[in-house]
Amino acid sequence: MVSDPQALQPIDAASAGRRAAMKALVAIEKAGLLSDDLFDQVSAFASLDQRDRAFMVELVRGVLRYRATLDWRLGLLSDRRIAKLPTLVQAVLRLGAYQLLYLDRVPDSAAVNESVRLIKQQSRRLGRDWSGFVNAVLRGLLRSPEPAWPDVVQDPVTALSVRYSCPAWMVERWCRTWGTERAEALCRATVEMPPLTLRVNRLRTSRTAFLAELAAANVAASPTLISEVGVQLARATSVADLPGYAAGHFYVEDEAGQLIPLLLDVQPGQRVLDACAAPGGKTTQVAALMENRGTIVAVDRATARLSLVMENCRRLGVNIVTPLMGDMRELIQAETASGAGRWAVARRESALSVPFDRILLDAPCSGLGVLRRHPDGKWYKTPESIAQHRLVQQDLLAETSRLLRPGGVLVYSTCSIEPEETESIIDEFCQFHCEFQRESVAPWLPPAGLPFVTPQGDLSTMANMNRMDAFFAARVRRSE
Ligand SMILES: C[S@@+](CC[C@H](N)C(=O)[O-])C[C@H]1O[C@@H](n2cnc3c(N)ncnc32)[C@H](O)[C@@H]1O
Repeated sequence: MVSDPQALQPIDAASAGRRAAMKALVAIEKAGLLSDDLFDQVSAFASLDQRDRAFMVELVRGVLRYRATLDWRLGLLSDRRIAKLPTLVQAVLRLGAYQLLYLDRVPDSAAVNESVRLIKQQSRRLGRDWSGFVNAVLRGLLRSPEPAWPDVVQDPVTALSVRYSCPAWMVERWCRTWGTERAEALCRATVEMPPLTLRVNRLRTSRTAFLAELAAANVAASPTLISEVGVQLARATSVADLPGYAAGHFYVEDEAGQLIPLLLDVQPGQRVLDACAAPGGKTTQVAALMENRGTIVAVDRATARLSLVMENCRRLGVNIVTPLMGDMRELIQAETASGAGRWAVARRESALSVPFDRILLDAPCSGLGVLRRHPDGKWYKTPESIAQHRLVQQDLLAETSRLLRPGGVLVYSTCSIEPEETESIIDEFCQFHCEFQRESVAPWLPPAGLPFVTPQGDLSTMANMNRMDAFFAARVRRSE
């Protein structure tokens, strides 16, 4: 595991990063989620420099990605159940094990010694010294050969859960829905590092020109195979330092996400509603497809996230977006109530009062299709959260569809492929709203996207987990 000793130097010295990672893991465990600003808060509190912060983030995300696997390996060497240990001890053991098993550039001795030192410093807080225990378990891990994985045929749920670090309920659900082989592909995807993918902003440049700009700056990149406006970088890097960032030449977005706006078939001059818009990835792509002509009303209920939409619009040169803050359902109900009153004719036109040619409903969802980007989600999402999201999705679809003009098109999308949040939402919607017909998305995809069209005519990128996130999208049209 030991590589170039010079490269190791800064990491060996990174005890501040380890300590901050321990604190972050304990905070996540307490809160039950990784909040957007946790890394900022912890690094400000610990006065971390850039390098230590990056190390902390890598450690925390790594532990979250591999938590079940780490616990299984540690559990084989401990006489106590890992889940029953004090949270601080769990955090330090997982951090140590993650460095030993997955971080080649950290010397084994540093991983063990720093973990022992870290837990010793917590003795007063814990009411006892756990350093002997941590030392014994981590040294055991270092000495013991890799154990045989549990057998997939005999017990697929345990086997996939341990091997790909997924909660048992999720594995059980995927095995039941898709069968063991596809469930394994889904589980494997959660431990893969996603590529860094950019969408070229066609309002400012072309993909060919942008690739040349990257090449001139010695940034290795290649065109994406399915999206015709995507670029994949060979290595992760700080996005703001890439050429063309300030000039708005690109937006960071997975290839699957780049396919969704195409399904709207927008035209310059149209009136479009983006019902759940923040942070604006799809809004800004729709604007580019409209050649920055027409109107997009971008709604989101989160104020801070809605300001991101406008920030992104500014950077990318999009100037046809009207932001509207609020819960889409309440906004529509208020609109309908005011429209039904006796002063309706005289009332002031609102952003929602004229029907839309196109509506995008990129609905809030369980996000189980993007766990490789948000590994913390493996541990705080529950089966109940899928059911809760379904109710909101049904409501949002029923409400927003009322704003579509006859002959208009609505695209419903999620970054989840769970049937309850995807095709069954559309099946049920079409069943109870016979003025809407489901249409195939095939005509609007680039040729390389056609293999991802389902028998119902929807888009599902699950079959290609290795390169793209798992997204779902369906298209419905309102009768003339
Ligand atoms: C999947 S994200 C949208 C991503 C966005 N379309 C993009 O491509 O960048 C879902 C968004 O819906 C917003 N949201 C959730 N429930 C909402 C509601 N009832 N009304 C309006 N926005 C909502 C969330 O704040 C979140 O920003």
